[in-house]
Amino acid sequence: MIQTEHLCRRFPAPRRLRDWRPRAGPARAPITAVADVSFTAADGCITGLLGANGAGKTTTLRLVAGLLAPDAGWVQVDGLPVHPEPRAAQARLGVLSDARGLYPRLTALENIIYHGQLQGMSAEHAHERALALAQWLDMVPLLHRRADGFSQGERMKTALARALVHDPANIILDEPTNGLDVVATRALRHFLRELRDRQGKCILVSTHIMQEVERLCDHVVVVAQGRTVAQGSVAALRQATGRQDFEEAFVALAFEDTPAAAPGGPLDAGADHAPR
Ligand SMILES: Nc1ncnc2c1ncn2[C@@H]1O[C@H](COP(=O)(O)OP(=O)(O)OP(=O)(O)O)[C@@H](O)[C@H]1O
Repeated sequence: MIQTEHLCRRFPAPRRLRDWRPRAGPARAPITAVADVSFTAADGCITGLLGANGAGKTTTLRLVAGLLAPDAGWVQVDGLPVHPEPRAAQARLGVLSDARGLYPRLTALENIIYHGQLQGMSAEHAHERALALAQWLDMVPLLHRRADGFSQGERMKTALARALVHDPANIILDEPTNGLDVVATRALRHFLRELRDRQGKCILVSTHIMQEVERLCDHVVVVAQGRTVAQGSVAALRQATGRQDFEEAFVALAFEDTPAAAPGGPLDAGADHAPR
């Protein structure tokens, strides 16, 4: 289970722009990427972090993964605090980042094993697990090819196998279907549902694609301008906004003052998650 409470993260204004300012001018305000994000992603559930471009999804996932420190608020993974010392929580997390981050000179298998070893696995155990994941992800022919030159779908599968090699209970995926065709997207959805249903994993997916949320997510956390503005199932979001079309419901929640998302309303972002 992943829990976040009142997460906040700012970045300094870009240096080059600051250098252009006249010396006596006012200081440039920092950029607030995440202003106030709170949610719970439960086990055995696919939770979608849904927001427009620049809403703060990637920054939130980086905070959850312990790759960035928050300015305020906290994150816990299976009850373990992520900050200030993330290692114990990270051992329980598999992360598929937007950059995928494969080593191009290594084969797919080497990429996966190397990551397993970084997670404290023996080479033998990581190898065994890589072969099992490759079967499951239908990527056996890729294993001995260098990642250099992989297609988007091949990179995604390799990065996913790498993220899962240590069998983490919690999986976070940043825009996982970016650049995938319809067949690869469907295969990925099927795979994530299996992880949820057969293994009870906690899966947190960031996306701006409505169709993906409707087809995949059990619980949706709507983020706008760095804040959670609503959360609930797709059906609950539709019903509370009175919009049958989910895209319309999202626009109402993210860009309009919707009473349903107001404090105490049925989609109040603070209303349906527990622990403090
Ligand atoms: N390292 C950084 N330095 C400065 N600003 C940043 C940095 N990282 C993110 N931001 C800013 O914070 C805001 C949120 O960015 P973030 O990448 O989290 O959004 P996002 O919801 O993932 O967007 P997208 O869907 O376009 O990828 C943006 O305005 C972005 O420019």
